[in-house]
Amino acid sequence: MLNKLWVVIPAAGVGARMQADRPKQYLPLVGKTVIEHTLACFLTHPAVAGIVVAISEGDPYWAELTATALSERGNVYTAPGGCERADSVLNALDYLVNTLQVNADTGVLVHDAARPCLSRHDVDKLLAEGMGEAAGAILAVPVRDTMKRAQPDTSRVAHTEDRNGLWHALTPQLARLGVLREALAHALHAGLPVTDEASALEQFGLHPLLVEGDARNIKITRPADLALATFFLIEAAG
Ligand SMILES: Nc1ccn([C@@H]2O[C@H](COP(=O)(O)OP(=O)(O)OP(=O)(O)O)[C@@H](O)[C@H]2O)c(=O)n1
Ligand SMILES: C[C@](O)(CO)[C@H](O)COP(=O)(O)O
Repeated sequence: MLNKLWVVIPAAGVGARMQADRPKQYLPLVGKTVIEHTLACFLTHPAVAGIVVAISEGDPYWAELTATALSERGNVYTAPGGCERADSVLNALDYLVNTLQVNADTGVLVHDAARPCLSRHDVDKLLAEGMGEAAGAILAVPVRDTMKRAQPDTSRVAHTEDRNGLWHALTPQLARLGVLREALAHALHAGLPVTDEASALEQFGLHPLLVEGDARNIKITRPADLALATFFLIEAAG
């Protein structure tokens, strides 16, 4: 598995904003669960050596997937989820280093379990443009709406933000295992805000490459997103 990369899937969230009867990554979506669509993008990718999925302690749903959709692949592992997404990702990186003894120079893709509409094309585009980037690379889409800054603690406009150069960060986010693990550990230890891998790398003084991706690569966050993801997946299936 020389030069192949590893995938980390943070899947330990509770999905509070979804207001569903189970964590959103396990909700049904076009014939299977959200996370199974997400994993499918990587399970057969020739550049992927394996996948580590961070799941919450006592997750009752993962075992059902292992029994069905994933049993044919031996290179899918689980690591313990953490309090925040960044903690879950760092736990998975620790598992790669300490348990699987993956080399620090190995490329790692971190992708939200809640983003099931990722295309193979976008994965390949990120790898083609980002694999040589020491600072890492992320899929992103330019902001296309006018962006307003609210007055503090109000719902009133303070001013309009300059949207030139503003991007929505998506996932996957690509980095070298050792660099990302060190950057995340440093940011979390320092109590710095880390909502994606790039923000940890930025706080480490790095400037990851922005790779324009498809806006269909939405993160399922609120109930309306499920219908949109359904449309995108059916559209992608032709
Ligand atoms: N402690 C956490 C929190 C989130 N995630 C994962 O990170 C991804 C993006 O996070 P988000 O959309 O915020 O998911 P939730 O935290 O589950 O959503 P909510 O904030 O609505 O509870 C999801 O795949 C989620 O499962 C995780 O692995 N560990
Ligand atoms: C990682 C991410 O999906 C990039 O946009 C986003 O930061 C996740 O944020 P969340 O609050 O954990 O959903």
